[in-house]
Amino acid sequence: MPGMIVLYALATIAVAQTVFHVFKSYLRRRKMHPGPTGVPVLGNVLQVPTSMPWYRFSEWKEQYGDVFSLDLAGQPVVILNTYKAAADLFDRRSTIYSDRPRLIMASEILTGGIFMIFAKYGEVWRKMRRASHEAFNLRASEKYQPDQCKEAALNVLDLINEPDLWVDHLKQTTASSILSAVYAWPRIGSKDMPIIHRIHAHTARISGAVVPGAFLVEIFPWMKRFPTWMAKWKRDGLEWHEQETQMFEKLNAAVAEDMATGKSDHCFVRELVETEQRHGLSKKESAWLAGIMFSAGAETTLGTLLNFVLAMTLYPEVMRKAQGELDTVVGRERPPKFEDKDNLPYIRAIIRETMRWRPVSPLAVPRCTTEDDWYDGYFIPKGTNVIPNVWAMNRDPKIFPDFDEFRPERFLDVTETFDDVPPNTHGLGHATFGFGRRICVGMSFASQVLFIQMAMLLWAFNFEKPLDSHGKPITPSKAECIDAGVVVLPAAFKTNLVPRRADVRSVIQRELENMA
Ligand code: HEM
Repeated sequence: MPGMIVLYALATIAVAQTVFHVFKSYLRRRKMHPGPTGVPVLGNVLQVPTSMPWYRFSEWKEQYGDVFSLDLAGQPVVILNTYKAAADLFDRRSTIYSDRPRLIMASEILTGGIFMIFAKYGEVWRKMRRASHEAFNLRASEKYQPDQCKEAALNVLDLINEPDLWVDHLKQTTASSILSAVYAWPRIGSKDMPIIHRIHAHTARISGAVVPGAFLVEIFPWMKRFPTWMAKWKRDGLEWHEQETQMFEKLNAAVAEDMATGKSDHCFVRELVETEQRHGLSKKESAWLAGIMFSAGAETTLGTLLNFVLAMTLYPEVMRKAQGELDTVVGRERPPKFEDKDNLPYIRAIIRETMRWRPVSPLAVPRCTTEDDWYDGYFIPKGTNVIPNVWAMNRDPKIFPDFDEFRPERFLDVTETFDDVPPNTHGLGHATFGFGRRICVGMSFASQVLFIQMAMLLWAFNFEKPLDSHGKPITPSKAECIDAGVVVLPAAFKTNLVPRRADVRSVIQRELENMA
């Protein structure tokens, strides 16, 4: 009986809250950027697809303009569809556009508010940002280059041995690069797979919790107050948080033990242990900060490399032009190194084009306003979720008329040297790493991995379409993809990796001996 009374009281509060919110959002919406008309109470909820919403947002851009608004069951949302609008708000008004929306399950329950990507714009985030920026900024990332170069060379050998397992090897090599930078792990192999699966499952659980509609508590935040005996989802979430904390603390403790016995190599966790006092991070915060680097960096880098392989398979003329550049600048006596980068404008243009053509996070990570604001004569209230539609920005026909084509030349000037276009992209040529104060903190590290892996793969292999039973080439789909929550990967496709010359293996082996 007391349970019934509690439920009745909660239901009454819910109805009263809902009526109040509907009225408030109706008044507010009239001052906001125009957008699609929704239905009472739910607003536009039923019009926004739960999977791949960026396609619908891009259609609405054509109808309502570069910036439009939505009402998701009383939650005001603004969608930005151009580099200019994103730069105007996220870069130039960053004091009020750097917070993240409230994610009760993914951020508050599962990750205790200390998962940096989703963390609120406050002291914990600031400490984490400072510590990770110190370790992964442009200059600091250079110290990871020798390991990244060795990793890319070893990956070529793996691919020569098992070309059909190319996706697994790309997964392994991206995971290895990050784990060696974060925990000084030696190259991962089959013995490490249980922990790799565990960390992947960790990321998948958090990504799953972000999917709209996955948890009712996101729509009715008062449900968070339910006691754990009444709410299994909350009990499970809190238990999971404890388990994951133990896993990450154990990984950090292993580095600290190695440091104590003088065995530890340089890595991010070592820096964190050494600077703990200065950054004021607790043991738990340091453990989660290190853990997030894998969650944030592995799938995104892997997805970008998969899109690169897709592009090379679909656009053989681009592949051949890149190989021509590598053969002229690097030659066949040694594989490419980081020192070649300045002399390889076409390879650098390929990295940009891959990230522009198929952004692995087409909506980046949403922001939330911390104050009322006006933009272009329209109101953006405090607490609005602001979503950058990176997909539409990177395919803006005014900037990239042939946006669906993979054409690295768009990033070269008339003399075929590198060009920093277009404006409002931090000189990157795309918005795939995000914006302003919350721009990807691992972008320099990721760019290094992408450069050395792409250059090494193009130097070593041709990517060829496989043949069907009639001898006709099988062309992979350009459009199919898998929306894995936070990251979008291309749908599975086949390609044949064929070594460009018989001596690729011996040249790489010789290079690895020199590196040892
Ligand atoms: C190609 C690879 C990558 C892509 C496309 C990518 C993309 C992104 C994007 C879109 C954001 C959100 C930015 C925003 O809100 O404006 C982000 C944030 C973040 N990324 Fe990356 N990322 C990549 C690799 C990495 C790597 C390798 C690491 C770690 C070494 C990393 C660590 C992070 C962290 C910690 C954040 C949260 C930043 C914050 O909220 O302040 N990322 N990334």
